[in-house]
Amino acid sequence: MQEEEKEQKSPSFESLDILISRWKDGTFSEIIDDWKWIFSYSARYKGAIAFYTFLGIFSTSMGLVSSVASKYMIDIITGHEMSKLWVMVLIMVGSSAFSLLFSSIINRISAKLSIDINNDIQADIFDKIVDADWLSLNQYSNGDILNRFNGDIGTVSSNAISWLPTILIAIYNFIATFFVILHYDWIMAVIALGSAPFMLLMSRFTIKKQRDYSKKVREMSSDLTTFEVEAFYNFDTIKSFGVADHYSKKMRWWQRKFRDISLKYNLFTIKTNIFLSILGMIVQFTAFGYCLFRLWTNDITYGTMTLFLQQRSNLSSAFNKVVSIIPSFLNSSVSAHRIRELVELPKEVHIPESGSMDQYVEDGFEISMQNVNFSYVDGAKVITDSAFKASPGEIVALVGPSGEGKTTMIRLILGLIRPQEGEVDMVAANGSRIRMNAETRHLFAYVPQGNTIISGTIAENMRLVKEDATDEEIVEALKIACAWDFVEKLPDTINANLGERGRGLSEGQAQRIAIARAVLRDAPILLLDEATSALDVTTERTVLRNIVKQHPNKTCIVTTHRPSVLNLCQRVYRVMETKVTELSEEESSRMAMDF
Ligand SMILES: Nc1ncnc2c1ncn2[C@@H]1O[C@H](COP(=O)(O)OP(=O)(O)OP(=O)(O)O)[C@@H](O)[C@H]1O
Repeated sequence: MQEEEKEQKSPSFESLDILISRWKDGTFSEIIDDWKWIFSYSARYKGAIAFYTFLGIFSTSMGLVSSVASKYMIDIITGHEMSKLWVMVLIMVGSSAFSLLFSSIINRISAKLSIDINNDIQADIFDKIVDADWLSLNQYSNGDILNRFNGDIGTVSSNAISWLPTILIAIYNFIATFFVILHYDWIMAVIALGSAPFMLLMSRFTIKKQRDYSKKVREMSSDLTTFEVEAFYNFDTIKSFGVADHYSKKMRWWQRKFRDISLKYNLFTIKTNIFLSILGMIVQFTAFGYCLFRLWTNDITYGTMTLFLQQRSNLSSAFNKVVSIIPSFLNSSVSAHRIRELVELPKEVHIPESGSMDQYVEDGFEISMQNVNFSYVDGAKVITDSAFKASPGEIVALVGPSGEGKTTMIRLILGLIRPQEGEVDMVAANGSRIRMNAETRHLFAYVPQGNTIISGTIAENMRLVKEDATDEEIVEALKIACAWDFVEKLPDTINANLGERGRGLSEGQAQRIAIARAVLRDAPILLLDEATSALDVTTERTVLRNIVKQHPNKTCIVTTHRPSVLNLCQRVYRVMETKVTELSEEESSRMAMDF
């Protein structure tokens, strides 16, 4: 009990304070969980980590052997014992060469392990993000996700492997060096340890500063990446509104913020270094003075003096390493926590029985919604008590004012979001039904709003949804989407290169390629969300007619603001004031006439 009290009263340092305060407020267990998570990755490489540690300890030992050997060599030379000289030279050169070889192997192994673990975590996280629940993931900005994906994973992977070996090697180095010095002279060992208490006190400030700094930088880089992603993504808008100046200023504002924080930290580092250097110099001169005195009194040889001085600096660098492990331990846990937030997002719902629906593809599927209530955020209903139906062979339209919930309906049908109440089902010709989920999505072809063309050739864009599609199939799909007319005229036809977001194509052309891609997928259900908005009326109607002709049992659901499409539709639903209402034939023909 007394022992415990003594321990608590002994001078603590910041990292310990952080750990204790976290223990008290319950976040200590979070740090443990974060590190357990990191170890779940490092554990895959435990053999390599053990080898790495062994090599490190061996190489440190070789370094010590080499220093002791150099002491004897100096003594041999100053004592003119030429006969022993060659043995000592051999030992010294041999152990130095071993030490160099091992440290190079360690360097190589640690680089390889760090890359492997980085790749492992990134690949896992990528899969988890792709399989995360849409609504939960929607709360994170792209910049924030990118930052966690690159920055935080980098921090974790660089420490995940090295943390344990580094601390073991440093502790071994520290103890071994201390005992080598102690073996020759205990006073020298005490002098060599002289700076340790000051270093411990210093760490109280440095660790806190470093933590604050890295926390600030990490938050800032998440915001900055979001700003950059948005700026580069909306380049045209920025230019056309003539707000490039505003963005330039904002960019510079970010740079200044980074500069201020970096320089503030830099000043702190300089001050710390000055203090530590003076401390180091005091210890060094004391050790040097003591060595000279012992040499003067003939108590030690030149060789012992060299060994002392060399090992003294080795001891303080080993000590520094042990102390500096703690902040990187804490930093890694902060990063691991940020990554785990993404990993632990709820997963999408997968209903394995959905596979049984594949056998009914030929006859098509009915989409059926009953008593659906949905809101993105509590208390703000987007869809209330609504029903909807689309049968095979039908084109069904969702119309209504902007922002009333048409895209939300599409997301519900795709099973990207799930209603808080009610059912959204897929019904086969034999009556079997299944709730929409991630596993039913392969039965859909979806053309979302906006430009979805990726950089690469037209064929690559098309094969995104059907890897083994032949050139003929691609051309056929392009014909159905009325895109072949212009693709045919391109110098490389389907192998023509497109820039990011279809740079090089008009908006209407990009839309037709996106529709062709959905056609190529040849899924029984086709969802077009404002996918024909940039087409002229004649092309729009031709595209829709072609699609129905291609597969008579296809279920097509289109959202549109264009009444011209409506007289091609068998059913029209209006989404307005949170209600989805089926329009009578009269109402929809009246609406169609509006054009
Ligand atoms: N990710 C989201 N998180 C929270 N609310 C959302 C989200 N997406 C849409 N909403 C809200 O849901 C409502 C319906 O949006 P939705 O995109 O479905 O409308 P829409 O009818 O497709 O509009 P438009 O015709 O302009 O495309 C809007 O009030 C919108 O603010």
